[in-house]
Amino acid sequence: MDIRYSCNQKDFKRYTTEEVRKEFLIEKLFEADQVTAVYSHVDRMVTLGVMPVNEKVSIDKGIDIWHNFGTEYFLERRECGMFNVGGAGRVIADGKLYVLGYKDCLYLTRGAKEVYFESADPAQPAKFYIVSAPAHCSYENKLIKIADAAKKPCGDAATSNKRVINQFIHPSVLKTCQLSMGMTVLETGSVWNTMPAHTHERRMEVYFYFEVPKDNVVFHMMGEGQETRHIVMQNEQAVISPSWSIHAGAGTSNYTFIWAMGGENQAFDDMDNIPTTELK
Ligand SMILES: O=C(O)C(=O)C[C@H](O)C(=O)CO
Ligand SMILES: [Zn+2]
Repeated sequence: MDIRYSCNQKDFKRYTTEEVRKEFLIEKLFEADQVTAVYSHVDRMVTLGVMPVNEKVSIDKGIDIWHNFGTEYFLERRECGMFNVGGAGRVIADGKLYVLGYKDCLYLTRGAKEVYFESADPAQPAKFYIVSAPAHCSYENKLIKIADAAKKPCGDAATSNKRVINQFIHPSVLKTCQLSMGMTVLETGSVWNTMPAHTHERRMEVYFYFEVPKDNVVFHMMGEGQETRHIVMQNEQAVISPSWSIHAGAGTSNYTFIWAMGGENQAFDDMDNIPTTELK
């Protein structure tokens, strides 16, 4: 498993492009019949990608659970949320089957012991993008469709940031220990997300960009508001944002992204906004 210990905001100022990418960018999440996992010591969030093709893939495939987590199974003291960003797929959690179409979301609570992933058609494999956080009690597993998500339309075509924030794993939809997750969809012609930029000292966040059309990229901004850097991101890549870092981006086209947060609180609007003209 790829373990990221993470740097602080002072050291970050001196990082080269390569160091910034190595520390925060998750370049490849989906490999046939494998589980890709990145453990960040920022709030101990784990970001995973699973693309079952010919096999029924277990959530712990290739991960030494005892060595890395000190538990018998992955979700013994963790919860997770996942989105299917590929072809039709299935998740079997302790014998219960969940069918996930494109952009469907599943929350699995602490204690789900045996978790497997399958694709309906190997020619169009499912791609499960998963984020997991430590959890100390159990709630209910839940399949959440986009129609069930709380919708927050925002932005404007005139400022190239018209988009809908869909809150899937959110206190208004279901209870979790600390995890919240959602999907922000930008309209055609809109390219900016999360501007004015913000931080939230109380939570970290991971962004996963997808639906980035071929030959396009997203310039993801990070760092303290007074000293920003960017990471050029391709389709289906994720980026870790510590609490001290802004997380905003502009694409060379519109795109969609999944955000996941964990930390002290779940108050979505608890953001420290930075006036755009004060960014450096
Ligand atoms: O486009 C946006 O704005 C977002 O999606 C913001 C994220 O959800 C976020 O950063 C929440 O803290
Ligand atoms: Zn945020």
